[in-house]
Amino acid sequence: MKTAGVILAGGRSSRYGKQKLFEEYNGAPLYQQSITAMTNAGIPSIYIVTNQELACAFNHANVIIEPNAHGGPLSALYTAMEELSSHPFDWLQILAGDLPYMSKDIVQANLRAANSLPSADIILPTAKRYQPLHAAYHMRLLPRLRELIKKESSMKALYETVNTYTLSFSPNHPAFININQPEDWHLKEE
Ligand SMILES: Nc1nc2c(ncn2[C@@H]2O[C@H](COP(=O)(O)OP(=O)(O)OP(=O)(O)O)[C@@H](O)[C@H]2O)c(=O)[nH]1
Repeated sequence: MKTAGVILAGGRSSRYGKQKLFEEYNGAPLYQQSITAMTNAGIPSIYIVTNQELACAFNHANVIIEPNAHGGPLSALYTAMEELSSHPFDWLQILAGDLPYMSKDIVQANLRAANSLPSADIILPTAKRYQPLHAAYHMRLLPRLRELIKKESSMKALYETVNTYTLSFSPNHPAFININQPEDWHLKEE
């Protein structure tokens, strides 16, 4: 089973007031936390999916550029899956790029589940609510994604209509804290 990592890194950051992905945390830009979590979980091939305007600001070898900027997470997943469909990957592990406390355990649990559930299309972590931006998506979803993109659908429309397996995590797991606005840096209880 071969998995590629895909970091969603083409949002507007309108609530943050400037591009949050490049804010420094732990001596590196914020998006780097998600790359490190994937690497520590043993995923060797990691791609950043973003738009033309931001692309050259990432210090990363593999960048996929969306033809249409700001189409949202489903559109970004579709772009990455289309682009990587000629590669020998079975699964794409997605992560948002705004997760300061992201850790390898979530990714490892997803990979274990994907390995042991041959009929699963999506491994969807749950912590308080469904977490589609921490989920793993099987490459066989590409035709379904093509259909949904034509209808401008959401992630929900995808995970509710395919074979989705949910994985439960503690509601307070810090890996699920994302930064939406500057005040969110105080969300983690020390
Ligand atoms: N590639 C890509 N990533 C996206 C897109 N929309 C959101 N993301 C990423 O998904 C993650 C969560 O994004 P949000 O915080 O929901 O949206 P945002 O646009 O970054 O921020 P707001 O404008 O405040 O909603 C972040 O890592 C974003 O960079 C998109 O259209 N394309």
